[in-house]
Amino acid sequence: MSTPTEALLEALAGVYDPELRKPITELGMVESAVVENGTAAVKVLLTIEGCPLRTTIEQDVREAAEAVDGVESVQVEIGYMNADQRADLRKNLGHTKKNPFAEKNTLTRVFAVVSGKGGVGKSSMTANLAAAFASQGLGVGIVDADVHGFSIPGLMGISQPPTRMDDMILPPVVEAPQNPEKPGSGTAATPSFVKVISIGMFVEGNQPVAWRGPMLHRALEQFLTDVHFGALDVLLLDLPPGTGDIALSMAQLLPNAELVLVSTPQHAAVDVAERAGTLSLQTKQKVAGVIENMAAMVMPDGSRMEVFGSGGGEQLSSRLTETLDYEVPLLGSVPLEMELRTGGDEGMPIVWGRPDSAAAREIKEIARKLSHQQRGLAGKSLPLNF
Ligand SMILES: Nc1ncnc2c1ncn2[C@@H]1O[C@H](COP(=O)(O)OP(=O)(O)OP(=O)(O)O)[C@@H](O)[C@H]1O
Repeated sequence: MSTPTEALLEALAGVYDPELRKPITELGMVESAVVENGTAAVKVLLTIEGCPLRTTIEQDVREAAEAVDGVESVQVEIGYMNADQRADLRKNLGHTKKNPFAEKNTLTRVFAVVSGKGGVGKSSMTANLAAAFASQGLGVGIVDADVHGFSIPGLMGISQPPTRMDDMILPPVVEAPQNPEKPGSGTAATPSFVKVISIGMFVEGNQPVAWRGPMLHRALEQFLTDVHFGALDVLLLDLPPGTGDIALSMAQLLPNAELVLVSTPQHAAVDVAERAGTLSLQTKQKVAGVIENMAAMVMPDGSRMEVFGSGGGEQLSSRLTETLDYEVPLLGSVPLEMELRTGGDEGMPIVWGRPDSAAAREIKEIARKLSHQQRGLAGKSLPLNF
């Protein structure tokens, strides 16, 4: 039989740091924990002063200690790690300041969500695909590098800033809601999360970002090296529309990334989207498929209104299949739905907020197809020096 102090330590091993998603006992965050005369005294070391998660961690520790047999009262003292302890933690996490997603053997699937034109729903698709992957029980990251239209934090309902720990940045995390089909998902110990880093988190207020190519390249590089995402199953990138500098930087920094093209059904939009897709010939990346967004809206009487026309997705898929000389599938056609927009405005992706809506079902199916697809051309080095 374990002593009350041993039982307390066991209970604390079930308390997870919400950002690092590991037990606080493994992270060196429990400086001391003892039970004496029915009182549990725990000293917790937070990574940095002013840690935004202080209240959550303190409460989780208190609840865990209170549940231990023989504990009548709990005292939680909060302290902060010193530089050496933080350096140990970074080592323990394996944070190396190397871009882990460019490694040949990376287990993370990287999808860059791209579009030819702006406003076609690229960011909405990124946020909802992330939500759909997380609900499959996966650990998901999003890098929002859409400099002019960074909108992912808002779409995911994230308002807290990233935590800076010396030269390591910890991205804010959202948990997928409990999935009745996957018991245990959405809890601290399982994946089912989305971690987000966005250019918008590094600019004051609503300032425009007027950066030239080299600065954008540096920013994307820093997101991939300084941000500690931990183990991810999927990384999604939201890039600015078009074929500009950042698309080339992305190809250089993430040669494994597969492109997911978003277009409306409008035939005029297809030409522009096709150009974004054929850039992959130069960058030697694979186009994983096409998402047609803003397809026919279903009216209350059941009739369909094709606000942006129809057939663009099929056309784009067949043109790219021909040009690229491999099958570029139409992954799905997501209808125009008011709730997709309102969900985005409220910071609740429709896949989580209205999982049974037609748009959410289609996006979940697209995520399922992507996760079952074979990886493409992983690790091919680029012939170009951008
Ligand atoms: N299927 C849909 N049904 C209804 N509204 C949608 C749909 N897809 C996107 N929207 C809305 O269209 C607008 C543009 O979407 P979004 O910001 O995702 O586009 P984008 O392609 O990322 O734009 P940007 O070029 O600024 O990056 C948003 O208001 C979004 O809520």
